[in-house]
Amino acid sequence: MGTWLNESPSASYMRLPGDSGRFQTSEVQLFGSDCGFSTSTQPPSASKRSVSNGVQSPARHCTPRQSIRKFATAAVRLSTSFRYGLKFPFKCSSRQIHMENNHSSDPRGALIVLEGLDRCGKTSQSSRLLSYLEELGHAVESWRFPDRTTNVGQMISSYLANKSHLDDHTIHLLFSANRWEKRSLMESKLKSGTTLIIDRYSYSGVAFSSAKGLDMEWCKAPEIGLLAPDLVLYLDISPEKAAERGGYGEERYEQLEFQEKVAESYKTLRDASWKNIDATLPIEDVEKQLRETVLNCVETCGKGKPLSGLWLS
Ligand SMILES: Nc1ncnc2c1ncn2[C@@H]1O[C@H](COP(=O)(O)OP(=O)(O)OP(=O)(O)O)[C@@H](O)[C@H]1O
Ligand SMILES: Cc1cn([C@H]2C[C@H](O)[C@@H](COP(=O)(O)O)O2)c(=O)[nH]c1=O
Repeated sequence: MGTWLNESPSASYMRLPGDSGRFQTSEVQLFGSDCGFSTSTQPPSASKRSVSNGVQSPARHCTPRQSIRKFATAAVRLSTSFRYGLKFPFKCSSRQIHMENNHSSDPRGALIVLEGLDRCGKTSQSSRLLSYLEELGHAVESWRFPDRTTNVGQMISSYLANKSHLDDHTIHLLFSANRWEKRSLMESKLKSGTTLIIDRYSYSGVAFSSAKGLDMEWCKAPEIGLLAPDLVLYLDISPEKAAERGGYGEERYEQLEFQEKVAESYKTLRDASWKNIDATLPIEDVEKQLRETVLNCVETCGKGKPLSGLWLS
């Protein structure tokens, strides 16, 4: 997946107090001219090179509909190879990522992901962790997905606000594209020593789309080769309790019945490496549960830990 999308200068978008992180459709220009995808089968590192060299694919200047179609074609090819056990079309394996980052003992920032149901408290905890790590003198940024500042992100935002309708597969691929457009920036931030605290990542993509009935392996396919987190923090809350929290119901997926299905999908996705956090406790106590684990992770990565790719093994 070669040249993906422009890097947004606002990639380190941070939700400030009073900012819901959700755009009004009227506030944004929905379709820009730089929303293209290239379906070339180069490894993600090639994508990084072509973006930083300013080399643009001719596919960049196409309509959103064309972009989605190209992205969908690439994803279907990928998913087909995946399903039938064919050779993975991208020359990209966990070993290769390890070798690309062959100064594997170089200190780097940590990739820390917060996951959970809507209104579980991810945004509150991201900003608390950001302050905590900053006060300890660490280089740290808080990111969120979807990143609604990009052209793709604006299409997603409109969909979530029920202002547009998209096929379930299409919106899934847009969420994935929204992560791919940030992948190279993510890698360079981490390698330069900045820790990233990310409010939702690939797991949200798979959990929410599979809760609609899409095949889980199909949902993972376009995510393969994104950077794997060093730590996944799952903020555990029941759908009923989350629904009692402020602002619930504003967006498309904030419905009790659907969130129950999402909770089931997360259960399937979770593995032993995830840290389960009781998100029903008061905000300060949730933060206390997170601090030590997060700090350990930052210190481990600061001593040198190779980057790896998501769902490659
Ligand atoms: N531990 C907590 N106890 C009670 N209320 C909380 C707690 N954590 C967050 N809240 C409140 O719940 C609401 C949702 O919190 P927050 O925005 O942090 O969740 P979120 O997981 O980022 O939500 P979304 O996924 O919908 O963006 C806010 O009103 C927040 O003040
Ligand atoms: C990243 C991602 C998110 N979603 C869903 C999850 C939430 O319902 C919304 C995002 O809302 P937030 O308040 O900005 O967290 O989108 C998804 O379905 N797929 C994804 O990849």
